[in-house]
Amino acid sequence: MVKKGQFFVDRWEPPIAAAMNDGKGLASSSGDYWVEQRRFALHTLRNLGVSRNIMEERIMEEFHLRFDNIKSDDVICAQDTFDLFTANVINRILYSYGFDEKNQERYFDLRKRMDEGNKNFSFIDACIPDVLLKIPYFKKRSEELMKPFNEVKDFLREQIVERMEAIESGKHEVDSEPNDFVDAFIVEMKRLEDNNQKSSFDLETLVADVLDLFIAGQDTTSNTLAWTVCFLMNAPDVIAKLREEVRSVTGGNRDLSQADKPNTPYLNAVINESQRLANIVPLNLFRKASEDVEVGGVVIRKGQVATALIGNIMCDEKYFKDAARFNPERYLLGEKLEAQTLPFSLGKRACLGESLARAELYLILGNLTQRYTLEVADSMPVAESENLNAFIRRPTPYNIRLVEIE
Ligand code: HEM
Repeated sequence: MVKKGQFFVDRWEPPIAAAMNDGKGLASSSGDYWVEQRRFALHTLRNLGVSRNIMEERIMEEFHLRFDNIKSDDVICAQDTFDLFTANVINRILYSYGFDEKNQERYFDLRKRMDEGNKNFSFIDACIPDVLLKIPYFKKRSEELMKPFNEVKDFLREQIVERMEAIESGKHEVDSEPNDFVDAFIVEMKRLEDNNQKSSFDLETLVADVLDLFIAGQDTTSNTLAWTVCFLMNAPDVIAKLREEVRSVTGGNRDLSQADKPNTPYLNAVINESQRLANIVPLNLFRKASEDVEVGGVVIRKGQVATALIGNIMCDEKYFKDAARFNPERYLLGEKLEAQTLPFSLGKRACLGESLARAELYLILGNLTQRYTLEVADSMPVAESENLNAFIRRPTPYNIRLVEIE
């Protein structure tokens, strides 16, 4: 499939989810519409600082906000902490604000319902064909499953409409270099309209793009962080080695920065191994063949659905001996296992947020372990997924205490 990637650029969405974005946005769309939106999103994320120091500053600002005031006897829900962290990083990119004491409750309420949705949405639901969705039982199930995501969409739309009205009335000024994704999109939409240019830029597309970035930009990274901390707590020798490496690079008196990456091979190995074992999107997202194409002796007809199972690739015993074991050292043996470690998938359709996610994982995990010991709060976290059938693997919730190292 990789060698014939040009025939698998179009997206297929399970009918149950298709109505939500109606083929719009970044993750559900295909064809010229998708090319235009993906190019715009990548360009805008770059302008807003992703892949540059500006994003590192924002991530570290959020890190300090989240962790500086934690006391050693505070019991913290790991998943909630990482959820709020990643939500704030992406929300600042989209709307220029983060969730704080004033609006945190609204966020956690939405989060809880999205988690329920993710937990209940299984591979079987993805296989329900269009015709069955008209039958009352499946219709009801589909409405229940999609309800939390539609609520999130309404929440995001409300803020977009408010922003448009504020721009219209002069209450909100857009800088020549927009400060967030929503402003950048509105500026581009207006420019194209003024030039009478036909394009994919409209309100529904903006809402769908923001929904994709808001959802894809959170769970994925926060689940990976929660899995990694869970693996680390079960492997104290790995934490000790990791901390020693990070402290030797920073001298223990400054934050770790992405510029340090070439000097932290062990941390890089821990992240690779955690992403491999966490395997958070095992089925990948689905693609659709644009022509009849033969893969491994099987002909996939035009329009048929295909996916490269990331989960299988990352636990192939041919490359990863004793694949179920957390063993970062395997990446340090010169076997170039990074090439088989594909949490973000591959090709033109690969994850759009890879740079941002990599920056968050590196900075949080490096700085967290350099500064704190990770202590068991009630019981040792168990490295098991909350729901074996879910599309996104989320670890069973656990609490920790973070004790600052003097
Ligand atoms: C550890 C974190 C993450 C992982 C493991 C991950 C993984 C993935 C995977 C496997 C896909 C499907 C690619 C394919 O179809 O081949 C994907 C798509 C996508 N991801 Fe991520 N992702 C992560 C973080 C993020 C972040 C932070 C963002 C937002 C900034 C993001 C935005 C997207 C979008 C918009 C798509 C759809 C791209 C398209 O269809 O063109 N992801 N991601």
